[in-house]
Amino acid sequence: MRLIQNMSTIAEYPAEAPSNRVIKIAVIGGSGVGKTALVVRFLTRRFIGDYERNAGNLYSREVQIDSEQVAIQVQDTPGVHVTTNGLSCSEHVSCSIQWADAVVLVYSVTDRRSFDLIGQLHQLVARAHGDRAGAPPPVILLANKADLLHVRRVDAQQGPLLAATLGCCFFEVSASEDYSQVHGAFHRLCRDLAKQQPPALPSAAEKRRSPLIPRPKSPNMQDLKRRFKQALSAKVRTVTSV
Ligand SMILES: Nc1nc2c(ncn2[C@@H]2O[C@H](COP(=O)(O)OP(=O)(O)OP(=O)(O)O)[C@@H](O)[C@H]2O)c(=O)[nH]1
Repeated sequence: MRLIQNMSTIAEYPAEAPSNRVIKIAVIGGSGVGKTALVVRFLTRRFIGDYERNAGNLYSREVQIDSEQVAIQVQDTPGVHVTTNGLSCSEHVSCSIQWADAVVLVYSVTDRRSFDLIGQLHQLVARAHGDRAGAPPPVILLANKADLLHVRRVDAQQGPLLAATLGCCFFEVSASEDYSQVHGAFHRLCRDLAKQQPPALPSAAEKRRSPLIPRPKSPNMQDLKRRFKQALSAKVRTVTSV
């Protein structure tokens, strides 16, 4: 597996054939709730403590979901906060929602305002989705920084209650302490999406290349010559015996 990393992109590609299916996920939430930390943790397994303020980076990677190779693209969005004119960055976030197949809403258990923001962000998802056709994108709610118990500002019961009201799945996680929780949440979303979207049919060119449909073997010239000689000598024998 190779890893490419630059200012804005992390991409991991296994050696196998590239996938047909692409799953696009937008991660949205308040400022500093750990959106980038979560995305990087999911994609690389690593927790990296400090990031530049995020201006909206796109990450991609190929993962195995139920024995199928799937390309995942994750749009990390700038942190949203409430201003006198409504939500900051709402246009950027709405574009990301419209682009995405699924949305991850994030708040931090240490930041009450980030929790209070979730209802408005969910409305943004509903509005952004109203502008495009098809079923609404699946949404999951992540409560991050579960390791910071001593500075918790959102009760553990409030997350599941809110998720139930919004009609989405809920996961309390710690990007810094527990990779498996983060992986489980994203993986569940990818799995649900993969079930919704049937795999793309192979193109005509791919079908031609496919090793599953063996090409008829071209006749072996040596073999043909041998058989021709055999036939000829048999004929000669018949003629001489007459
Ligand atoms: N203790 C703890 N710290 C975390 C966790 N997740 C993120 N952080 C820290 O929280 C801070 C903000 O994390 P980011 O991932 O940059 O948050 P963000 O939501 O992308 O921030 P913006 O780009 O400003 O919106 C960083 O110092 C992280 O190290 C966590 O699960 N536990």
